Amino acid sequence: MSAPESAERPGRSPGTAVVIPAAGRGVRLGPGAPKALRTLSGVPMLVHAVRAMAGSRAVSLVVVVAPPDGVAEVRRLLDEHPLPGSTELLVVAGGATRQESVRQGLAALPDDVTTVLVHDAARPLVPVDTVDAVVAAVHEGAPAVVPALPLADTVKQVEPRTGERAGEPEPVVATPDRSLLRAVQTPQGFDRDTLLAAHEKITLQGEGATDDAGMVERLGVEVVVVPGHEEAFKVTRPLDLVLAEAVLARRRATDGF
Ligand SMILES: Nc1ccn([C@@H]2O[C@H](COP(=O)(O)OP(=O)(O)OP(=O)(O)O)[C@@H](O)[C@H]2O)c(=O)n1
Ligand SMILES: C[C@](O)(CO)[C@H](O)COP(=O)(O)O
Repeated sequence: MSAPESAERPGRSPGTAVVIPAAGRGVRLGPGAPKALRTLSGVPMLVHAVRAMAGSRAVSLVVVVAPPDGVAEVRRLLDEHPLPGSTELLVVAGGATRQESVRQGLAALPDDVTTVLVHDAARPLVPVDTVDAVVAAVHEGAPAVVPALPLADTVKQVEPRTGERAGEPEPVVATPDRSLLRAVQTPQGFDRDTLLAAHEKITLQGEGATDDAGMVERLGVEVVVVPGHEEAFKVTRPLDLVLAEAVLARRRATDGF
């Protein structure tokens, strides 16, 4: 018998899967284990991210994309931290770029999947409400959905100094209107066929895209934004680990976990 659907959350459906690219090294975080395997409050970052996705009742399958030489280790780690409920978990080998890793994850999806979320392992603390908002927007008909936040800083476009001129002050060439800009997070949600088309067609043009929605934009398909969340930040640099531990400590104090 299927679980009853709540009024607030989309119901678990066989058609919604998540691909979690987790094959990066985490160079900006500094020396150590691959970023997704580093721990936050004693639990690997990847496990936090998988739990966050499986916490959405809409998600029935999570495909983790592991470093090519780390598939067995990632499988073992995930087996040591079993998920409550019935979410299925696959682990596949990733590639040299995020784009390639996502592509490997997409290749592992069963035929009955119609909605695909792509979520960075490096965003371990995304709240389930954000996941549900993305899923709901796709289920309501948007082919591509990104969670995003307004910018806190003023942004400048510069003329980068590279090569022999690296390190010189960079001239500012423009100050974009901040009210028109958004900082984009994950999970990004897609109609499966749209995302597959983007990965098939845009890949031919090179590996330059830094997010999946950017590839869909290049197809000429509309991408829409839903509100993101401060706690969905990406663990990129060492200070982000401090922030992540603080968020977890606050959750333990207020929610008991
Ligand atoms: N070849 C790659 C590169 C990145 N990723 C994943 O893409 C997500 C976002 O990338 P980022 O935060 O840039 O991670 P890294 O590439 O690991 O970081 P860095 O650029 O500092 O090395 C991460 O979950 C990362 O594991 C991946 O699956 N395969
Ligand atoms: C996908 C992403 O997290 C959206 O903000 C971001 O583009 C990943 O970029 P990174 O340089 O690979 O961390």
